[in-house]
Amino acid sequence: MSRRDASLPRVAVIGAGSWGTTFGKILADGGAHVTMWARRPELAHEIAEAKRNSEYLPGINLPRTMTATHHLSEALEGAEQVYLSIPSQAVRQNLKAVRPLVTRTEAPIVSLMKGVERRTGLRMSQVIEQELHCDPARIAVASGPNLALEIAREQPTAAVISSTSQETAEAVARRARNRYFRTFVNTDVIGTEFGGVLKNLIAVAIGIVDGVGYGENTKASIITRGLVEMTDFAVAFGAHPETLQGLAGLGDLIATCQSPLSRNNTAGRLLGQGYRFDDVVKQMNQTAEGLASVAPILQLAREVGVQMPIVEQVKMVLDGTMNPKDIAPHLTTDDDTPKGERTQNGQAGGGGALWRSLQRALDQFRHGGRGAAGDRS
Ligand SMILES: NC(=O)C1=CN([C@@H]2O[C@H](COP(=O)(O)OP(=O)(O)OC[C@H]3O[C@@H](n4cnc5c(N)ncnc54)[C@H](O)[C@@H]3O)[C@@H](O)[C@H]2O)C=CC1
Ligand SMILES: O=C(CO)COP(=O)(O)O
Repeated sequence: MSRRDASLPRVAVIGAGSWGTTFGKILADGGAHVTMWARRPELAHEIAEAKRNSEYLPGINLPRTMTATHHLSEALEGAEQVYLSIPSQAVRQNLKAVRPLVTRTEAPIVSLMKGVERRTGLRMSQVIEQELHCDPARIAVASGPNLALEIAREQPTAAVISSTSQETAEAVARRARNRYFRTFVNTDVIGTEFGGVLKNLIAVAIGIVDGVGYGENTKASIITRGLVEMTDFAVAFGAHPETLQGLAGLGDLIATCQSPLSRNNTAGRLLGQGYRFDDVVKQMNQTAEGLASVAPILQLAREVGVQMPIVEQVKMVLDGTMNPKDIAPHLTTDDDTPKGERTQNGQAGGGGALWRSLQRALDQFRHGGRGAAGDRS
């Protein structure tokens, strides 16, 4: 393990996969001393001794100020900020071990994850709040167009840090930035988290049509209509529509839908090429969050009456009930009535996302509530 420089602020990153390790590098290059927690002792050893993570980030040299352990207590000791980057379905169980080690500190807990819990439909910040019993103001989430390997290669990138507390968001954003990684802030945690979850589902759809062999028109149609689905859904749960047009929405949607580095996109491509769901899962040796998020997201959409035709079709392809070549930017069961472009359910009468967001703005105005600082200004 590298010797600690006592003058550097200490941070911990829980999870040493591709994103956890990349984020550790971002933090170390920004001036922190980073201790990664890896589940496997051999991975912790490679990061600590060789300054490499050859399984997840081949060819990348990690900074001297980054080390690793497979003991949670060692990773968390004295950490001023704690970053979490493990697959969403495993977060709750891991937090049970984290909890006794962070109760005596006020360190912000930052979610780097982009999934919802399958069983409960909860966002990661909600799972953290439940399991750590902590004030939501202490929790932050990071999101944006952040393909790990590009950032590990130090390609200039922007992200957004979101917390209900502006102070927490700013403290995390100040720590998580360096010459190639720029962080903006907002206070719309719902929009920021759902942006990251939902773009994965649209990226799976894009992968599917890519695998089938369809071209740019199909993909652009799905991306555009996908953004409408993302916005309708997130706004129905209280997000600000502009968050979905920012880094955590449109920005991440573009990156994930365009890049062969995306695991969600890759999983979709395999499905489009005719592989069955089980075979795709076997072939993926990294986390593709979208595959686990489809069902809970559709369940949540039903609960608030939001239609998500593209996500519905992704589910049908995953279930093997739709031929991938039939996937389209609309439901094949649509009737012939032309629909308005803005939203699928934006009809007069109050069902639409736009209407809901106007109502919320009015409510906030009436109650003197504070709006989120977007990452576009
Ligand atoms: N890789 C990327 O480009 C980005 C990933 N993310 C998000 O980061 C989160 C983590 O993803 P990645 O690091 O990419 O995944 P990964 O598949 O590269 O790594 C996951 C890590 O978690 C560990 N792990 C697996 N099951 C575990 C369990 N039950 N308990 C503890 N650890 C376990 C694995 O050993 C591995 O170290 C996901 O929510 C993903 O959506 C967000 C932005 C970018
Ligand atoms: O979230 C990501 C980029 O912002 C990574 O996407 P994948 O999980 O699909 O690789």
